[in-house]
Amino acid sequence: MPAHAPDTAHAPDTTPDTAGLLGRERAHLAASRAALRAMREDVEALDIRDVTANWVNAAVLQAQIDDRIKALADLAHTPLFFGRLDYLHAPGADLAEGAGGEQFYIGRRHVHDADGDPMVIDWRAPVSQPFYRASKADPQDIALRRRFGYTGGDLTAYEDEHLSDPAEAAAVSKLLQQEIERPRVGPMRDIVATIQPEQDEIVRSGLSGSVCVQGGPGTGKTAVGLHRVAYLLYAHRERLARTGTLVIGPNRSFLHYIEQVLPALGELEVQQATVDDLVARPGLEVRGTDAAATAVVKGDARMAEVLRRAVRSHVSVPAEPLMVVRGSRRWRVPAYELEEIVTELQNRDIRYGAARDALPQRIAHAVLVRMEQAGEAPDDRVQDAVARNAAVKAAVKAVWPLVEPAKLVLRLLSDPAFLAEHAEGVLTEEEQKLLLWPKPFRSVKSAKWSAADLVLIDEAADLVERTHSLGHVVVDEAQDLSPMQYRAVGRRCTTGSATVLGDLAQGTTPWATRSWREALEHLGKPEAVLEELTAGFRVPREVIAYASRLLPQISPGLAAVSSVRETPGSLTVSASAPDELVADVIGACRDFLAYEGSVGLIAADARIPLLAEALVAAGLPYLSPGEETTAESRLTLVPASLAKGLEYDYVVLDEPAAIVDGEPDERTGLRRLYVCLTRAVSGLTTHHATPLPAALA
Ligand SMILES: Nc1ncnc2c1ncn2[C@@H]1O[C@H](COP(=O)(O)OP(=O)(O)OP(=O)(O)O)[C@@H](O)[C@H]1O
Repeated sequence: MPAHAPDTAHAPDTTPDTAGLLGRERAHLAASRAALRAMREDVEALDIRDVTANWVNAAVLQAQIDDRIKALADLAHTPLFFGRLDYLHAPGADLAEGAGGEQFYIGRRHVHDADGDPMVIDWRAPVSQPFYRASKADPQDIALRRRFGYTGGDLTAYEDEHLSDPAEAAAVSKLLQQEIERPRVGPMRDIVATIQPEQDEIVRSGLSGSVCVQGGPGTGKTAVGLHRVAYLLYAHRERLARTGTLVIGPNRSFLHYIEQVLPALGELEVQQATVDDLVARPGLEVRGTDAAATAVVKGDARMAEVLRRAVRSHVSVPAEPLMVVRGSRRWRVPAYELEEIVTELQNRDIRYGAARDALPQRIAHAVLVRMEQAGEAPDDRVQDAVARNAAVKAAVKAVWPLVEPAKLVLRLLSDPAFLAEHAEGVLTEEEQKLLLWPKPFRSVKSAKWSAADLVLIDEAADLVERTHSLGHVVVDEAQDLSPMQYRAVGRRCTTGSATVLGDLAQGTTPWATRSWREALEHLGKPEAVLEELTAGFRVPREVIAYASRLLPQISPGLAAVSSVRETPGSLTVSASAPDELVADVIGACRDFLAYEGSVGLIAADARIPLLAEALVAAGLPYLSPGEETTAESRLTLVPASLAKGLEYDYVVLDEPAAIVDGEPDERTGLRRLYVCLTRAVSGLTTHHATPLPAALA
């Protein structure tokens, strides 16, 4: 595949007039930008005064117009198109020889000229698909696939593949290679220009199905998840605008790192949250923590059964008949009939709260039947009035009382007898002991709730009242979720679909996912398709090979990532004298700062204060994860616990053994180390004063 740039000596072998050709492509770029400007000006010139009846409509319409203007902005550093497809035939038309082909420029958004003819096609449109999927083996009616290279905002190079020409050999794209190797600063960027075929399959899979992606570090899971959202919003805009989409990430700094990818693709409406955000409740603060063993029980799916029983236990069998007085008459509903009504509602697959809401009408119906038998002709208004009758209300309150989810969980965690009653045969005595607070709290307000407690409250709340479901949910770094957290995510997409992204080898919670099939059961999407990504786009080959030595211990059976990045000399492992370790680490940071791109100093959480002090003393300003790196400020000090999902051009790894020791058990420690070892794009240097873990030594 020839790559052309006017300033290289590389002679183009397919196009004699390179400068002329580039000139023509630049002219198309200039014309497309002018067309985009005209589209924006058209929107800006819209006068809505005549078409809106009132100020509310006007405000809504104006907000839509403002969004549209924003979406039509021409961003200096995001080229309008990055590729071109020349079809042998017009798509969808007659494939007969001699039928005319068609040419499409592929970009981040659709641009058309004054006549409405397309200048640039959205990368998500069906005609763009061969840009990502066509190959020599399967040319998909493409004569030419051209990729464009940009320097700053200028079109400076192109690369051609003649997919239908048997004489041309398939080759790796240099522009792809350059894109993968470009120095990283700032937040995560989109990958629309270089999505790979196996990634594209996931990105474009339909809205109705859920997908689960297992992939090692740097295989593009996060990128794929975000592009899938963008694709779904394009393909099902109306439906998802109504139902909503959500991206779930492990923590704030991660969400901050990825938050600009979708807006850059023109998608401004996607919500982002952590699981803790999802289950947050007004008035309930997380002020407590659980010991690992307790958190494991609280996160176990069996807790759902305990909660279900506890909620249902509030319903009691009516012992007394009900007497309703209306005017001069009294109507009696016997206890056995009330019991039948209650049992029928209990057996129906509806929420506790919905059944409670239905109960007064059911009772009123029973009263009405009696009125009819007595020769009266009551109508709906009478039934409503009976349902609101004080005696009926009192009966409902006694038989089917309100359940306050937080109060229910408070009682389960404080009252051994209440817990034992509902956990019997579900949790062992030992497990029940782990759940009980050593010193019970008096009220919902004063309780020191943990993150896992709020998930329990969320489950209880859903038993009482159905949780609102979104159209699509992406959950990243899913391997760290507990079964109860999967359930919390799952109830937010009961009527929608999910994209689950993760890596079993990077699970660092005591309840980390062992099997995706099991996780998908908890999520309520057992039918989800399981996909695997194995090509690594971040970590250089030497570095991933080094980190993969840990795999047999941390995730036996999982294949190592095969890196597409050959960067010789990317790994250095150095022993330091104990009293020189910090100085060596600071020196390594300084060395890396001499290059372009970001530098991450990753260390065990416990060593962060020490290193922070040393960086200050050395006159090296640094950022915390979540703060945006810039050309001026490129060094980030990263606690090992926050490294997941992030990447830096160069990584200095401080004392690997301390990272392992920072976790409650060795396997989790080694998994944490695996995460930290796989954050580097161009180079990794580790310094250690204590011996390395055996697998790395
Ligand atoms: N097709 C691609 N073209 C260019 N860059 C890519 C491509 N796929 C992934 N990348 C880049 O590789 C890096 C790693 O991607 P990403 O963070 O999505 O991986 P991940 O699988 O989520 O990793 P981790 O498991 O470490 O969280 C990112 O910089 C991303 O932009």
